[in-house]
Amino acid sequence: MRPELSEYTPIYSGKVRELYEVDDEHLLLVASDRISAYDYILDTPIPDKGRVLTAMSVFFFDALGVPNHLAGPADDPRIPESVLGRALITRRLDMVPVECVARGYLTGSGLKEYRANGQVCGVPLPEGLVDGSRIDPPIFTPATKAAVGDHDENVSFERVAADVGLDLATRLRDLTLEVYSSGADIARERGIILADTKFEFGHTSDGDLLLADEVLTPDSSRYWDGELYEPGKALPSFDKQIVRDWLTKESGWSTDAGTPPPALPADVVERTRARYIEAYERISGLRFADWPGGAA
Ligand SMILES: Nc1ncnc(-c2cnn(Cc3cccc(F)c3)c2)c1Cl
Repeated sequence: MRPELSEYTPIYSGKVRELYEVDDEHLLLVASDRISAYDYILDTPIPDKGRVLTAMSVFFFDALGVPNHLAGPADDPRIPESVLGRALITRRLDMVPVECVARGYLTGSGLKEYRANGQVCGVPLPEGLVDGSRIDPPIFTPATKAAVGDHDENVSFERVAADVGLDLATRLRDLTLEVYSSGADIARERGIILADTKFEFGHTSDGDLLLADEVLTPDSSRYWDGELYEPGKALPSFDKQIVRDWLTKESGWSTDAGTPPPALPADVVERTRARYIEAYERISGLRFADWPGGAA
């Protein structure tokens, strides 16, 4: 008999995820079906998004072989029925307050910084790069966690070293680049480009540094369709572009409307759900139908 979610104490609610306390040593990390676009949480959920992204994290945690915070399987008996398949039991860690970002392609806030001063987070890049240019080898471009509703602030490695010490900053950088490169190689072999990603790490009470949070999901990474890539061409989001295009090209809404986006039509929801499942099945080689928590 599984416990009810109401038996666990909620300790954090993010835009699309929640965190609960299971006991002194363990948390329940829950991924919702909510989707965000243009910094709004849309009114319309994408059925199974939470389960797919949870399955992706578990695949990568297993594939990457890096010590991590998982403390049980996807069907752990401590996981309530209502969130089965989109929740994980994790060890409670002392989180390192650094957003550990790796970039293998230049776009987004990195591109903006590069255009302003030829570098990203203090890392100088070659001249002449454009949106979508490959950055090889990938670079570590950390950020400080922003307050709710704000964007993270890109900072230099030196600032991270000042905040957490040079040894830990060096370990964070090395681990971030190693895990990103391994994950990006796995995805690229299956036709999906992980342009960049954001990791979080935490310490156990014994002082071990573990990879935490979610890993290499479409919410923590930019997913591009590798078949569309040309050098220097930024690509639409593999998972979110259907929603973005409908919102900005068909719904009559615009990002400067100052009003929340409208509800999504059923076909946009279903096509987006299919994109998440496609990304998972292509990268993992597994069937999403085999993942826990599906319709009975
Ligand atoms: N193993 C851990 N130990 C302690 N804290 C965390 C932790 C804190 N914050 N976050 C981000 C987050 C993850 C999911 C749902 C949210 F609402 C927020 C993760 C973790 Cl993963």
